[in-house]
Amino acid sequence: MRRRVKVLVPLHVTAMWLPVYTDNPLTTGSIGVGVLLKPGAVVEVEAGSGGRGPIPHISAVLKRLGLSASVRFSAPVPLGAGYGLSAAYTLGAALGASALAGRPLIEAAQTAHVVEVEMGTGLGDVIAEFYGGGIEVRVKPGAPGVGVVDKVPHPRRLAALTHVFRREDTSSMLVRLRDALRERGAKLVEKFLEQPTYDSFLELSAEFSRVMGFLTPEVEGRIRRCKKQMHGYYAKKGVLVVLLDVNEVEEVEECLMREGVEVKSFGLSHVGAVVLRE
Ligand SMILES: Nc1ncnc2c1ncn2[C@@H]1O[C@H](COP(=O)(O)OP(=O)(O)OP(=O)(O)O)[C@@H](O)[C@H]1O
Ligand SMILES: CC(C)(CO)[C@@H](O)C(=O)[O-]
Repeated sequence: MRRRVKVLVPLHVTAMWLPVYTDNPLTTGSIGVGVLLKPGAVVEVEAGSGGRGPIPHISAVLKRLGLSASVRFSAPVPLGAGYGLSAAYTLGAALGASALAGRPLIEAAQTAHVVEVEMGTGLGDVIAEFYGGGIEVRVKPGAPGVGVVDKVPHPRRLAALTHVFRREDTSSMLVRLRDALRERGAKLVEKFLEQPTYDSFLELSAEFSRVMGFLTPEVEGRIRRCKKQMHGYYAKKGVLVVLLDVNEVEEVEECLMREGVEVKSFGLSHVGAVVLRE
């Protein structure tokens, strides 16, 4: 039996989402659209025990799977900002432990989704990170194998710059925005699903971010001098995401730096989580 695997999981910054709650966590999820970023989380899983990790999700997912493992985590971004990192760590640990035990990965992914839903930290992040897709569209809510994910065609050589401007707990954010998501957010998501193109993604995601109060005049003001080479931008919770051509990354990065906006640069991940045998 393999003793050690490395799981690479893309980050997911949702751009628009409509929560769909049911009495079953497998069918609970969100419809909407988001961007998958690489490099993402790296989760190293070894046979053994001691898999607690930085979030309570890890022992919960291993317990549900009836597996024990020793798990190490790293990521280029912080927890709690809006990169879907709790989902990435939970999915990575579940996939790694299941791969070591020779169990089906879809069962691991579904269990990670259930844990995210029950902890109140994610609805659509696990399915997005499991399947990948660059700019993914969740057309049917739920866990991997239950929900359905489509993709938005986008320009070649697309890159993303991100900036963290604050942190907020997902579960309290979902409660705080419940009415806004159900009313104005739902209309924007529906409009996007009628015409799921890159241009409407850029336009509606920015509008959604403004309606939810993530993209404030203060944040937009700070990047206004560097907007010329950007395709567009949106914000989710405390993360600002700028989409642009790979060739423009350096110049925009320097411009934002001059404005005091520190950014990280990412590629879009077309693949979902990958389990590598060591
Ligand atoms: N330093 C930290 N800052 C914020 N959350 C932390 C930190 N360390 C551990 N946590 C835990 O990480 C989890 C963060 O989950 P949360 O869903 O809010 O963020 P995320 O997954 O990084 O982003 P997203 O909003 O995209 O899901 C919570 O369970 C929280 O208790
Ligand atoms: C609920 C959520 C916004 C938390 O990151 C995300 O899981 C999503 O898009 O469903």
